[in-house]
Amino acid sequence: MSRARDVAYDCVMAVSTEGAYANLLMPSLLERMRLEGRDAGFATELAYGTLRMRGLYDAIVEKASGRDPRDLDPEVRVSLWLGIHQHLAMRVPPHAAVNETVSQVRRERGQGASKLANAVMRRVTERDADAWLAVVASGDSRQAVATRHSHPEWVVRELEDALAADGHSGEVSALLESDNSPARVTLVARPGLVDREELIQQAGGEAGEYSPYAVVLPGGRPGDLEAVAEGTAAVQDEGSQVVAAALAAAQPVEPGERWLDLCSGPGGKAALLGALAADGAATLDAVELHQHRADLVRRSTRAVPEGVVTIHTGDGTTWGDDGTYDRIVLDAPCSGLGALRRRPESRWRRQPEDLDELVPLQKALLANAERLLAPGGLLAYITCSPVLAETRDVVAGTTLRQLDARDSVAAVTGTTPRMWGEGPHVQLWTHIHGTDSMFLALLEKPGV
Ligand SMILES: C[S@@+](CC[C@H](N)C(=O)[O-])C[C@H]1O[C@@H](n2cnc3c(N)ncnc32)[C@H](O)[C@@H]1O
Repeated sequence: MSRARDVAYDCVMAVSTEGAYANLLMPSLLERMRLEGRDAGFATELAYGTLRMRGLYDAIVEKASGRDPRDLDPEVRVSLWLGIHQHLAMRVPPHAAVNETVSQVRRERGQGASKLANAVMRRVTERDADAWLAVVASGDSRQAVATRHSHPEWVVRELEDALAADGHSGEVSALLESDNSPARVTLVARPGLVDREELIQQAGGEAGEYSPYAVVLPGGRPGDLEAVAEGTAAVQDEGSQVVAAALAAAQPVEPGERWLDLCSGPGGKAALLGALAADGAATLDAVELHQHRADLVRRSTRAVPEGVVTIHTGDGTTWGDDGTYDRIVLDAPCSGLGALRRRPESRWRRQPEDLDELVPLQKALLANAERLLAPGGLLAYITCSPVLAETRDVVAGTTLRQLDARDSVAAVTGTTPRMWGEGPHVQLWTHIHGTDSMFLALLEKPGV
């Protein structure tokens, strides 16, 4: 496992000191070191788990060393995080967690630093996880909850507010815990392009609980599946499938309808909506600000019948002509605080000030979408964030009429509207639905 530990170390160092993204970097590190099977699994769990839990591990390092972890050399701090994760979360025997950590620090920073690592790791391994939580995160204060579940305090506050507004006060710990469990791999069987039952046979998975297109995989490498290689299926969160399909289900599709995806990169929803548009003889324009992401939309929609999807590179705050579209999906750039389980480092990278840029952008995109809607047209405002400033507050500022999105979600999922909260919007929750915490509001432009 020592090469696996080295890979995890390289990944955590690059992510925490050079701004790398774990999910982009890890596959190339595994390939370079030719790690497969159990070794690859160990390296990935060690790196991703450490990146998620580093807030808690800093609190433990501080207690065990008597020093502010930010004052330690990054190599030492990262090695200690990795050592603590092995001890507390991976059932690595204490002597191995200590020895591996000390050797790592000796290699990276020399003998002196390794003595410090040795002393700290010995103290760390004197307690198990519960005992450490009792020391560094006891009580119910927001700070204790944030430390226990390893989230920044401001994120906990935003999530508490969003839960309370949605009738789920007191559930923040369950939500934070769900952010610390990796998402199951879920595929979308794009309707009309591949049959879901056939995909289940091919992939060995099972039908998803909510989306009629979802296939949940037991694990494995989805990229190896023929349907994924062809683009008739793809990895997509089940919540994303449901909220996108809800726009199509909101009312019967008339042939010739014009649909728009105003923020389409990398194209997951555009491909699902493109498949549904093809089925209803509608067309879809997909707009994306960045050229490289517009290229991803092209790739994502490659299996949709030709002529249905047209891709445009442009700024969604100004793009397009008045009153052109019958249905618009605005899957707005957002903080992503509803999808923290997918990107282990993102909770630490996001800052509260990000909302100061995102919210005005979301409002400008919504204002333009409103202009682009034809009278009687429908708009789905979607975020993978439950933060109130990015969801309800943005929607509250529009003159469009808010429909009861629960009806469409119930139609897509074969459930009852009452299951989806108080309405009129729908807020999915990771700890309740097992999906990303997606927000959906359905808005209608008054007819002539
Ligand atoms: C949440 S993502 C959309 C995800 C996409 N709908 C999917 O399901 O794959 C938001 C996208 O909006 C793009 N974006 C940001 N600002 C934009 C703007 N002013 N106009 C159009 N697209 C923008 C981002 O580059 C990003 O690709």
